[in-house]
Amino acid sequence: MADTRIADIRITPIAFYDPPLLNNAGCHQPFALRSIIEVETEDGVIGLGESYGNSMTIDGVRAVAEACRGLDVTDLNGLWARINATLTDQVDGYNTGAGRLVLRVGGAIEVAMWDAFGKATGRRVVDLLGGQVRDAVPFSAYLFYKFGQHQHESGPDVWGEVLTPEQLVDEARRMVDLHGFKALKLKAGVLEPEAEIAGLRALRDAFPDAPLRIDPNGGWTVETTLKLLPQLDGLVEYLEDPTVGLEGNARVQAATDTPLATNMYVVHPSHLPPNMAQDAFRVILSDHHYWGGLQASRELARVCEIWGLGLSMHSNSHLGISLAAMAHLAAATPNLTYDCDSHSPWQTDEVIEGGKLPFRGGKVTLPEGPGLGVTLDRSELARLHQNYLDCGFTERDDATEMKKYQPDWEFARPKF
Ligand SMILES: O=C([O-])C(=O)C[C@H](O)[C@@H](O)C(=O)[O-]
Ligand SMILES: [Mg+2]
Repeated sequence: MADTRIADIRITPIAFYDPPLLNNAGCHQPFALRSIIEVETEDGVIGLGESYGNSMTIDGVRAVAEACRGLDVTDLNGLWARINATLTDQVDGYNTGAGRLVLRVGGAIEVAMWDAFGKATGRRVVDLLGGQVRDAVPFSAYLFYKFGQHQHESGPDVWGEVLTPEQLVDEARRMVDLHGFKALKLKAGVLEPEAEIAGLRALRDAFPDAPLRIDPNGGWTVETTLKLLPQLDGLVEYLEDPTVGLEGNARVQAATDTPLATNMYVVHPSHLPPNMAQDAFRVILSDHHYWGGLQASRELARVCEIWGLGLSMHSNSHLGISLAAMAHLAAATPNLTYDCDSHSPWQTDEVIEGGKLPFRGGKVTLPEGPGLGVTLDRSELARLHQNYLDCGFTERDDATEMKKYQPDWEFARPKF
């Protein structure tokens, strides 16, 4: 029988090229930070995970790695016991200010444990998670306003500047032509709300049948959102995090039949009961990277099913190990009610062999082979790790990046 006890856990920080995408927090830096996790068994099988590249996550995984030595890769209860004994449940403030370090660190290692077990036993992760319920996983086109180029670049990237409705439609057209996406998500909270609604309307005219979504990342006040509702009702399939907090969003949800969705204010099991009590969000955008991995995300899906909540998937900038994990999880989740988000089309670098997993007709087919079905391209890992060492920063900071373009720009949430 295979010896699936953990012999070693390694984490390698990486940085990959990212275009100047805009959001309520500012502008994406020229590199997105990420980390690659390897869980090696006593038999030398290596399971892969991918997670955040901020220092708290990297330090957290390193801190628990030693404690997990000797644990069987199937022993998820043992993993959580060891992590809880090693880390305090700190709020790390990364991205949404609500992520809990324990769940991030556990999630990062847990995915690699599933992959290692699958590779050691010849089983796919989707089968270990309960079985495949869909042939391929549907994703949405993730549309961003953006600058044409980073400050140090001599010319625009292939997407060019996107700040007007016409440019937004061109971006969407290119995304759809390249990848076949059906649903279109607009990252908002960047321009004046009326300008963003004009962008949505232009998308509706250009893509009459596409399900639309808009995500201001809490960038609108309750009052602004209430005023915009008559324009949004019937236009979007859901309204994502329009304003700040459970209470504010509950006031909006009370005024509309359009479901509100979140990846910002229900990001931990403890947020679910108050969300139900206040009827703030009716769609949860799950994310195994901060919910504590694949098993926890399956449990979250079950909770959503029991309580009649819709379910989809959130994404940060990521590479192929994360996309494979997202696809296995979604393929094993019966009640996925909306197409998932993915930043993958914005990324030109890759860390898995064979290049990026393709979207066909907007869907990802699970890669063949045991575990997650992906293997690490070690020369790319080395190159992207060197990027991390050379890029000059170790934390994501969209606000500072934005100020390079607009020195008087200030972060505010809500802003409009
Ligand atoms: O709210 C969301 O969907 C996200 O947080 C996704 C990403 O973080 C996105 O906003 C970004 O990277 O600019
Ligand atoms: Mg969101």
